Amino acid sequence: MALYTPLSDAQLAQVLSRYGLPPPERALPEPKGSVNTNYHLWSGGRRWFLRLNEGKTVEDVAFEAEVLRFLAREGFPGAPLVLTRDGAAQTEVAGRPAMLFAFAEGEELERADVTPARCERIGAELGRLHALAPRFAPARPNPYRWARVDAWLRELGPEGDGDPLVAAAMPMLLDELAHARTLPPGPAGLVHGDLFLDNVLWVGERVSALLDWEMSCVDAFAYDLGVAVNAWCYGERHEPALARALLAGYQAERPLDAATAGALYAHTRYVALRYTASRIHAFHRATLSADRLAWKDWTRYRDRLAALRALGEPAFRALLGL
Ligand SMILES: Nc1ncnc2c1ncn2[C@@H]1O[C@H](COP(=O)(O)OP(=O)(O)OP(=O)(O)O)[C@@H](O)[C@H]1O
Ligand SMILES: N[C@@H](CCO)C(=O)O
Repeated sequence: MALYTPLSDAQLAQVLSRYGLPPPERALPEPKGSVNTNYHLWSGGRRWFLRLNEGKTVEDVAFEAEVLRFLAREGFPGAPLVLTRDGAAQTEVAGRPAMLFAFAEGEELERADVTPARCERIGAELGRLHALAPRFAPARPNPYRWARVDAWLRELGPEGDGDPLVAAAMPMLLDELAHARTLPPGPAGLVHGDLFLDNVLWVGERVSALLDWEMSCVDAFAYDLGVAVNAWCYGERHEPALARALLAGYQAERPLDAATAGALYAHTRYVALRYTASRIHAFHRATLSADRLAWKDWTRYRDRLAALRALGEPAFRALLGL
């Protein structure tokens, strides 16, 4: 688990009091996740989810809160943010900007349970989000653009920080970085930015909640689609049946414009590079011991990147039925 900031019973009770809630009957650090410190709390007969945002500014968290308020107004199933008794979206806990969420019902899918029908649902949620985006005014550029990836790779160096597996991947990553400096343009707006399996809860075939909007920002819709295609449509390779279903679900909610379709291959490649780099960087720069951190396997994204490079754009478009 990522438990960067352990909290005492007294600290937990103090946080909950700001929400008008009694001290927790039970508190459990969340066993998954790698970025933040998260607690499941039981208080006042209900279950809650407390997130201490690690390494983020008050402004970063304020943007996420704007996104969540917007989604709630639009009836979109985002994470159920709770406000303090004073109406604030965030509160400081142990020096971190913290947020409280109502516990959302539903289960994450295992990879083996990803079907075309479920990919179609995910595509539809993404299409709906992008169709709503023109009504969302606040702006935040994507913090995970080229310069960030460049900085991560520079920090690791050509020797991959002394890790032979990383060093072996580095020529491909640097070559990809050089190609990704300018991505094809396309319509942009509010994107989730991290739509992985572990950020979606399901009740049967229904999506009950899309969680973890901390990477949401304003970027090309092709970026968000690229995240989803890599996350949901790849088993041992990019699967045409899953990718086509995802695109069909998307198009049922928002027509896929020619510019987004034209930008999708480059963005999907960029996304594979970005997550390979972020996962390596997180692993090599971790400040926590292994028993307090959930590692994410960076080689899974290296493999996606290599597969996309080998495919080329025409075969990728054919795979998606574009
Ligand atoms: N409101 C909620 N209700 C129920 N479960 C939640 C809620 N918010 C988060 N979770 C669960 O907690 C897990 C970890 O949360 P989150 O994704 O925010 O952590 P993280 O540290 O940002 O990790 P990562 O981004 O690496 O997945 C999620 O995968 C989800 O299963
Ligand atoms: N979704 C990211 C973690 C940050 O949310 C990953 O799987 O690498």
